[in-house]
Amino acid sequence: CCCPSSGISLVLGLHRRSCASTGTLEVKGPLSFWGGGRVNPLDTKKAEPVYEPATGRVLCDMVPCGPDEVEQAVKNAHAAYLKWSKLAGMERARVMLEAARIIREQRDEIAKVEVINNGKSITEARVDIDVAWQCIEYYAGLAGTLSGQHIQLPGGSFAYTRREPLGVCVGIGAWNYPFQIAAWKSAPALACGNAMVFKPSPMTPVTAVMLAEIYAQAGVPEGLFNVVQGGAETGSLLCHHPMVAKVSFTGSVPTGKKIMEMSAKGVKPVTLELGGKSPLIIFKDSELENAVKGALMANFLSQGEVCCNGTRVFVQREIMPQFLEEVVKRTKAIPVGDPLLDGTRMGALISRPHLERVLGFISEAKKQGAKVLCGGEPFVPSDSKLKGGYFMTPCVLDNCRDDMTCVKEEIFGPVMSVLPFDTEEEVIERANNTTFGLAAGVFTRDVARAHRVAENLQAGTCFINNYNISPVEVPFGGYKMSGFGRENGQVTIEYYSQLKTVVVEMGDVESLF
Ligand SMILES: NC(=O)C1=CN([C@@H]2O[C@H](COP(=O)(O)OP(=O)(O)OC[C@H]3O[C@@H](n4cnc5c(N)ncnc54)[C@H](O)[C@@H]3O)[C@@H](O)[C@H]2O)C=CC1
Ligand SMILES: C[N+](C)(C)CCCC(=O)O
Repeated sequence: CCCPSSGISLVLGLHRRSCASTGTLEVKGPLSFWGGGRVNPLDTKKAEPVYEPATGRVLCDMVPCGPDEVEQAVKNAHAAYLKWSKLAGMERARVMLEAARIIREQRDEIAKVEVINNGKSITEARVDIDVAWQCIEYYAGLAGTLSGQHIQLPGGSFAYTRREPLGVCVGIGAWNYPFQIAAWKSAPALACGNAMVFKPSPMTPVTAVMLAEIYAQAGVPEGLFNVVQGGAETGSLLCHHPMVAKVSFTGSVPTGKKIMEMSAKGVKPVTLELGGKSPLIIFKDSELENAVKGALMANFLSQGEVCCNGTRVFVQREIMPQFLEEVVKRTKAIPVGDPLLDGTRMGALISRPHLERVLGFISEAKKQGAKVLCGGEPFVPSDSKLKGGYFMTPCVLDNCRDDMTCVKEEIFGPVMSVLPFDTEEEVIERANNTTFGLAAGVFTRDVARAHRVAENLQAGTCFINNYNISPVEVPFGGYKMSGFGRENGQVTIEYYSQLKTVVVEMGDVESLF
């Protein structure tokens, strides 16, 4: 077998007929996890098939957790929280660093399973797993720094503040970055002394449980990080549960609104990482090759299934011909195919209905007057095992206008819409003319212009002369309907902890009565 750490597959309940390659992995073990181990589902009648996007075959079943199972997971989490929250930050850090180390060691194996369940290329999945362990390492580093403040009051009295955890936090994930999302939510939660119950997307249930096993192996108390499987029903049981203190969600705007409504009933704080329709602005003085590379990075990672993608590419009119020629040349050269091959740069979309939805956006764009410069077609790779996969060719749309559906709505596929502009003032207004505000980008050599544009763009992240890089030290989150709260960076500690003020009287009580 070519996989050095083949032992992990047995630990994780994954059975292979041969070394993990596309079309061969079998996932056998249960996918929910609490009480320190995988848990068999209660009601297998509700099982739903999970597909391997590259082949279209059924990879495994996902059995949703019902009320009793959610109850058990939350209770386990609460018991673990009581122990974990009493540890010093440095003690929690040590366990988290061990978890990060194990992920690093098993990185290639986890990346493979992620590819098989999600469809993205192995090159990208390896980066995703690296970002996951870096995130856990980063918050391990912050765990020991959590502290309060001492405030002197009159007469020798004083107050101090304690940064305390919230309790049981719920994480609800999307299917585009399954393992990374679980790490982005659990790392700050655990660093602050909370426990977590995580629900992955029903389409990508396979890797979250690997993270649960790794945390357990690293030595967290039993029940600290739990995985419950399921869709909307299971998610809503979690949001309504009275023992849940906080909900952190990644997904679509309509579901985000529901999460907020449900959490409001229990006055629970929420973090919402929602969709986007982000602008990327390319000025005529840009270094063109970098701008073109930036546009590809802004549109084609994970088959375009990325919330912060810069899908509205505004190009200053004077350089439009050169830009289009170069961007089309490079887009046509993207190798689409078997996502487990090192040479592949674009894999399969998440599901057949999603592929059809994305192709539907392209048909609609054509009807509304857009011109397809390349791609936008279903793609059938020559390898026979990939015939049933959900592939398409990456697409560049020209002749776009701001009022077209492809320019207004989140497509969540490899579709770039290119729009000409003339002036800085005009492009800022058009870029901001959306209900979303997750990210934005600007390419220019003019330093003053770059910062002025970044200041005026309504977005949670503005990239200057690059796009879609997201180091874990840097806060990530949205403006407007792209959500609120942040993930990554120091600030996220605020979203997973609360401040207690302790007021100490050193003299006598001066009563007004
Ligand atoms: N911002 C982002 O990163 C993402 C945006 N999307 C957008 O959303 C579209 C639909 O994708 P979906 O996976 O269906 O997104 P979704 O927002 O419906 O689902 C995301 C997560 O929320 C859970 N969920 C759904 N309904 C729920 C409810 N009522 N209560 C609690 N949890 C609930 C799902 O099971 C999943 O784990 C995509 O085509 C894309 O446009 C999807 C995934 C990620
Ligand atoms: C890793 N990055 C920045 C490309 C995307 C992360 C946000 C998402 O979940 O879509």
